[in-house]
Amino acid sequence: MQNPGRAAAAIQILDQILGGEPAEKALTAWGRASRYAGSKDRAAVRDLVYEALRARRSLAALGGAAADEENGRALVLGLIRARGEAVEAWFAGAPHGPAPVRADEAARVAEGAAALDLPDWLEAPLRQDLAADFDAVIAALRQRAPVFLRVNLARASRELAVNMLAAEGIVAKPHPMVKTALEVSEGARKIQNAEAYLSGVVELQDLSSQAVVAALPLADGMRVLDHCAGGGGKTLAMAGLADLDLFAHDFSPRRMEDLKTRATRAGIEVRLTATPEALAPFDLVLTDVPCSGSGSWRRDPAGKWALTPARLEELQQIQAGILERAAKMLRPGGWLAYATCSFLSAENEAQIAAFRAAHPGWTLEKSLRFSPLQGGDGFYLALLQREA
Ligand SMILES: C[S@@+](CC[C@H](N)C(=O)[O-])C[C@H]1O[C@@H](n2cnc3c(N)ncnc32)[C@H](O)[C@@H]1O
Repeated sequence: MQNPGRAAAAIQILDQILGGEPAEKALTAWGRASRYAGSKDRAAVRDLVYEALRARRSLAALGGAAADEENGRALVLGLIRARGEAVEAWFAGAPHGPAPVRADEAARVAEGAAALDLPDWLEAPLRQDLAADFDAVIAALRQRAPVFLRVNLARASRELAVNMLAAEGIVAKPHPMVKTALEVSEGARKIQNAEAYLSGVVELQDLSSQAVVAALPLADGMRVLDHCAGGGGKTLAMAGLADLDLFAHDFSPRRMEDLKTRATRAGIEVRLTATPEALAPFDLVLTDVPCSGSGSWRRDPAGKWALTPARLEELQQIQAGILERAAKMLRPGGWLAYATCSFLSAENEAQIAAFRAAHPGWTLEKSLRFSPLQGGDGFYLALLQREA
């Protein structure tokens, strides 16, 4: 495919996403229907779509669209202009490409929250919660997230993992923030077929996710529940740090489908449970709760545009319910860890303050924020200890 064909594909996919289709579903449907597209074309089209979604409001303006008229064509035109590439090379009027640019598609300038690529209602809370970091974090959310790996130290040292990856053309170097983390600078698309990945030496995991797990008071022999385990990223990371009696639960068991395979690959034993109360008490319960996902909007930019005040309120209620339930499963002196990938204090510090107000017998040991300015996603961790 030439650039005009890639632009046309991205325009079609973006129009579907703007019409309410989930981004991954729209990309997969296009991929299935486009057998002629090679792997480089697919990667290029995906990049166009995700780059456009991260800066949707400002790019639509740059592509000439009025604020209430965002469309795929304006987004891709704005993106090509923002990249400083020759617009005529993409909008050439080629048989499989978009029509040449018209006079009424002159660039406009976005203002206010649109210039920041935020929904209007989120600018004020994010300004308050990110404080001095606001501008830098908002700018970071427009960039692609770096790729991080977690080294399974039970299988190999970081140095050995780096060498195994290098032998397959993947360049990675240790990240100073967490002793398990590698940052990948070349060859990221080869990871899932690499020997180091297939043999359980490395897993794909964000830097801040690794930092959250590294901050937990894990020790050999502890009885630990991952209460919102999902695909098990943090379950496996915990198992990599200590020899635990490990249990995983998720409200939606389907979400844990991959966990058994991943655990086998990593050589880890974990028991999945639909009824964690029956296995209580635990020494530590991790609740990596469902949240706005604002800290990971670089990876899931569609989430930024889908969040509404009503959904945020609903999430806060779910989070409070999970805290309430998890707290009952800890032994006296046990640890309750609460994590979100959110920047919003309503989901973080305020949620923990409300819990503590209702439960005086708990001590707050840690309240930590991790920021994209450190490399990984935005994350929050609160570590509470139950009275002995
Ligand atoms: C942020 S994700 C977890 C990601 C996972 N810990 C990881 O590191 O890969 C939140 C998970 O919480 C689950 N969940 C939602 N409501 C829940 C509830 N009331 N109790 C337990 N899990 C819930 C969701 O199904 C989802 O898998």
